[in-house]
Amino acid sequence: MESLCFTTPARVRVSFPSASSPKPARSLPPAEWTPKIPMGGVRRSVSLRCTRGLEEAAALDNKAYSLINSIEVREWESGKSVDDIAANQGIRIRRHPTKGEDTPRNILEKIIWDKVIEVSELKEEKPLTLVKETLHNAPPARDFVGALKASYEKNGVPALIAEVKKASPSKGVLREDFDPVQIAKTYEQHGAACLSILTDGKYFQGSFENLEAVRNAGVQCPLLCKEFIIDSWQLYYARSKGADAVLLIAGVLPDLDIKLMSMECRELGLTALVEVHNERELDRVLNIDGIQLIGINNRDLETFEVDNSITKRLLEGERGEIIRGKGIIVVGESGLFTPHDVSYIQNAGVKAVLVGESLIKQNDPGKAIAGLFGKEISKC
Ligand SMILES: O=P(O)(O)OC[C@@H](O)[C@@H](O)c1c[nH]c2ccccc12
Repeated sequence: MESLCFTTPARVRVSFPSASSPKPARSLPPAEWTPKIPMGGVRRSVSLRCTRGLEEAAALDNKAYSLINSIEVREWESGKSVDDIAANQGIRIRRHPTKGEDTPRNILEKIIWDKVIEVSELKEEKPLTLVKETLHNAPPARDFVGALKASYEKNGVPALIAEVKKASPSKGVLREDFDPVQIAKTYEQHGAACLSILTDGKYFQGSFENLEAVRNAGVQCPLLCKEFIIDSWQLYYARSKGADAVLLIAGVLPDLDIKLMSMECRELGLTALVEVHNERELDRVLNIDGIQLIGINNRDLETFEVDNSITKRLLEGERGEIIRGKGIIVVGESGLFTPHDVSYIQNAGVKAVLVGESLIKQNDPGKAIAGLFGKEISKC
């Protein structure tokens, strides 16, 4: 059995991992096979197991390829690594340690390095084909954006995405007696439009079991799977566990990843919440077609500093106009504690807010919602 992997469309590397002394990889000229993007694979380091040779591998092409344009293909053909491409787009977070710089530059980078390893192990355990087989058992995806719009229209204040989060790297444990289902239910009862469920275990003490438990407990609110996504396998996994939306972080993912992943989300019925933190990231995202939901994180994930004026700054002027013109819903994220905070970012133009800490730390996080908005809100 050959194992075939490619790093750029122009070069195909064939290796023989099963042989005791592996034969050297050989390069095939592009004319022999132009690799295309296998759905759900990691594009730049895909390993395809072929039992019947190159033709079968080539047959793994799918419609994702036909939807990306030649500019992006050229990007690949330049032979740059994912980190090079990312750096060109102003992304400072690397996927892997690099030569000469093998300690993470900040906590987000550390999280991403760990996540890359975690996901590769999970994928070994549960390859994409197996995950896909479980998709039909998942409850049908709910309309995340629809729920936000309806709540905003009904309440006249930004729709609430209430976050079920036990701990964070910046604040440590936020709540000792953490019962995700109970918290989700009280959030829903008190008017949350959607819920965000942390699934990262190592840094946020979350889990996919929590996500599944909330989904199976009869909660109606659409659910955002709050995860650090670096591989489209995670999209399928999240959907198979009952997620209705996922987070794509522009500070981590290059444009092509955001394009492809948001496309895959659409095919899966998932809503992509694309998170930005500065003008450059917002401009990149505004250049991508089909994005419906943008989150502006007031917290810098590299330093943990929170500054609500970031939302205001990013929505001012031309950018705000483009967003309104495209009908994109903006979510104000992080560091919201008071009705003043909420009205400040509502005036800046957000129609939804993502709130964790200020609610989860209260005795009854659901009851705390009225305190955050200065009035009771209700679900539609
Ligand atoms: O607890 P806060 O400050 O209300 O923040 C919630 C949410 O915005 C925050 O958890 C968050 C926003 N983007 C993220 C990305 C990863 C992990 C966490 C987050």
